[in-house]
Amino acid sequence: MTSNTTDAGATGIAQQTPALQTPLSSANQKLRYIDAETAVKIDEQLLSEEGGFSIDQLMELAGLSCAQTVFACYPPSTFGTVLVAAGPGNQGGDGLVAARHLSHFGYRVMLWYPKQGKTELFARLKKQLKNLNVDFVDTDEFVDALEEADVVLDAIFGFSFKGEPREPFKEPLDAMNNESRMEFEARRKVPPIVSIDIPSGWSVDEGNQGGKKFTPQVILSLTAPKHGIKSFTLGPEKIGRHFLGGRFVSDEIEEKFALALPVYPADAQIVDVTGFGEMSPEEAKQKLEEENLYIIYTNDFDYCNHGPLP
Ligand SMILES: NC(=O)C1=CN([C@@H]2O[C@H](COP(=O)(O)OP(=O)(O)OC[C@H]3O[C@@H](n4cnc5c(N)ncnc54)[C@H](O)[C@@H]3O)[C@@H](O)[C@H]2O)[C@@H](O)CC1
Ligand SMILES: [K+]
Repeated sequence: MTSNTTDAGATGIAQQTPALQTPLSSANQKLRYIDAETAVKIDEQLLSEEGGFSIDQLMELAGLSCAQTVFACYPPSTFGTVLVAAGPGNQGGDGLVAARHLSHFGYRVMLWYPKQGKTELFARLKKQLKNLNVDFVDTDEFVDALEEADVVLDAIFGFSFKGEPREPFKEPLDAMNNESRMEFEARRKVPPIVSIDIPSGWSVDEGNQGGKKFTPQVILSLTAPKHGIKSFTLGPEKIGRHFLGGRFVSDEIEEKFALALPVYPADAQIVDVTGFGEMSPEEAKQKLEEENLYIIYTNDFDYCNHGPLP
């Protein structure tokens, strides 16, 4: 196993953060942040008759963007073993889908999935992983798996998390937190963590209250970033990378919730939004109006809609 960490103890989280290029234009770029209630409403809209999606479709797209984020930051040539920690809800499902892709991408995959979701979708996703010979890790093996892993995908809790983590999640989450990780690192090494939507244990709206929970190196926000991650993306601790994924939002939903999403590279499931600032609802509405005008203008002249002509 290999890691890009240096000596124990002195290694700060920032040093493990993947050294990707910050997008050149990020200085003037902004993102809209949403609260947990809005995230639920968007999810419901996508899954409604109007939205037309099924949950497994959304999960497949979300899971693919999770796997692509891990691959972009911690490629298997250097970070050969990934531990996927999957929770009891739909975020756990994203983790299962990501685990499948990561196995195909060339990682050795360990999966900790202590509380299976109730529907047959979760049973099928689990079966697919058994068929790929993914290593299933029990809760009493979690700390060993953490030591063995080169990178961790935190797919435990998403936008429906509330309160303080209950068992069987509490102890493993404690093992991932920074203080334990310091002790842990003194013993061996600390794998970097990629969190989906919100670092597990952080309040979705308020963030890392009391600063007691672990801080990941990378966050992948699905659909739109949640208020709780602002200390990571906007605060003085801006130490990690931030990506956006979950490419399933129609123009109608984007406008209804004033999301004003950034432009994804044409065929990509993720976009690097590190360094982007926060956009107000008014700015978002204005941006959407300008974009609509731009599309009308370019259509009039029979230009393509992918950007200004040189
Ligand atoms: N529209 C989107 O953006 C999509 C989001 N998806 C994923 O779905 C997630 C939301 O899924 P869910 O609404 O199922 O919820 P979560 O996956 O956030 O978790 C809900 C589960 O956690 C449990 N839980 C909540 N608080 C707890 C606590 N304090 N201790 C222990 N257990 C606790 C609940 O009982 C429930 O089983 C998102 O964060 C995202 O990862 C995708 O799967 C599909 C599309
Ligand atoms: K998470």
